[in-house]
Amino acid sequence: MKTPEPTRGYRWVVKIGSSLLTADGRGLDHAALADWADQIAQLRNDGKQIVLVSSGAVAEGMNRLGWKSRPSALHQLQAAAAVGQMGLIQAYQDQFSRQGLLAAQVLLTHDDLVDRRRYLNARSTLRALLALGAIPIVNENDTVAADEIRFGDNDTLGALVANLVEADLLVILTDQRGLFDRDPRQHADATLIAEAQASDPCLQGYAASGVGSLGRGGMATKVSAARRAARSGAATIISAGREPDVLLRLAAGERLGTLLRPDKEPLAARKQWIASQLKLHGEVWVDVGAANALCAAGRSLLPVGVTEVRGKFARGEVVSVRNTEGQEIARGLINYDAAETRRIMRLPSESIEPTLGYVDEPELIHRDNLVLI
Ligand SMILES: Nc1ncnc2c1ncn2[C@@H]1O[C@H](COP(=O)(O)OP(=O)(O)O)[C@@H](O)[C@H]1O
Ligand SMILES: N[C@@H](CCC(=O)OP(=O)(O)O)C(=O)O
Repeated sequence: MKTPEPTRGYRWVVKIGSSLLTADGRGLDHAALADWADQIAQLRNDGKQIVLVSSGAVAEGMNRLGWKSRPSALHQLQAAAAVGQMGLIQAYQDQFSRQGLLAAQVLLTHDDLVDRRRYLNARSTLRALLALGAIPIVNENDTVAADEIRFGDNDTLGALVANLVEADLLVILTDQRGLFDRDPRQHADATLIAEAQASDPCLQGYAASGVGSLGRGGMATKVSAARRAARSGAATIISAGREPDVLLRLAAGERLGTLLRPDKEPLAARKQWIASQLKLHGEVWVDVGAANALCAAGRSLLPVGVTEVRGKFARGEVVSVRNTEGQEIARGLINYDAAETRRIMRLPSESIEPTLGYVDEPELIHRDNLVLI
């Protein structure tokens, strides 16, 4: 685990959500955007490295196109994002240039983070931008992202970027003061959660439902984002973006909003990449003994423990490992393709060679390539 007071860490990812950036659906709130840019510039001058993950492309595109309501057709959303992303990045560059800082546009799709080579490439580029003193401004590449493999909300993207740059802290700015025990829009007596462990299973229950009119994910995706960010050792703070000087006050050590702490040792970079994939090609279901061997004893997955294979996958792809109830317990890089796995499941490893005519590895998924969920 990293520094006990996460706001002291020097590398932050700051995510600004649609609900905050847009003035009640009437395009970007330029005054608010200028204020966050000033705060970020000050943090930069104080020696912090900041990556900004900013929503707002669709909302700004709708404004520029004169659309009153959010379209539901994907191609229209993508067209609006293409128009709006221009305005978004232009607005940030205008504000950062007042402070003598360069903004850099980084548009990512899910595929950029699934493919190991592209993942490493994105990582090097972000690191290079930070080393150059620029402020990377990340958004999903909405114009090309297909529906079934979209991040969709920028909370998930923010967490994956926090993993990518090994941030100390993910700050999620939104239209509420933080995570409450119930949706404060529906329940006036909801209580703010000041601090919790990111992996606390109660958190998802608090965030069960409710999204603002412009946002995509609501609190549920923010809680999941905190769990993802914790994989690389980052803490997450969910806080009100409209709170005056919110970023500067957090940096000064003031407690604002909800702090979700990482409670496990950070995963190695390669395992973070394995864990970060949102859509997997296949699943292997395992029996109780195999589930225990993985979860309690930290062992590799052997073919003998597999009871069912679902989907189509190639050797070397990431698959999901599920227990007898179908719950995902792990994921990892598999050593045999789906057809081979179907033939060797339930068999001891000595039977791989007689069954397939060859043996690559005795394990189906080696523990070095396996991440518990
Ligand atoms: N337990 C909760 N605590 C706080 N907000 C919640 C909770 N459950 C649901 N919400 C809703 O989540 C909304 C914020 O999410 P969202 O609209 O996606 O914002 P953003 O665009 O900033 O990501 C809040 O306006 C609130 O109505
Ligand atoms: N990529 C989209 C943002 C998606 C979105 O609204 O996410 P969020 O702010 O997390 O609710 C855009 O720029 O419009």
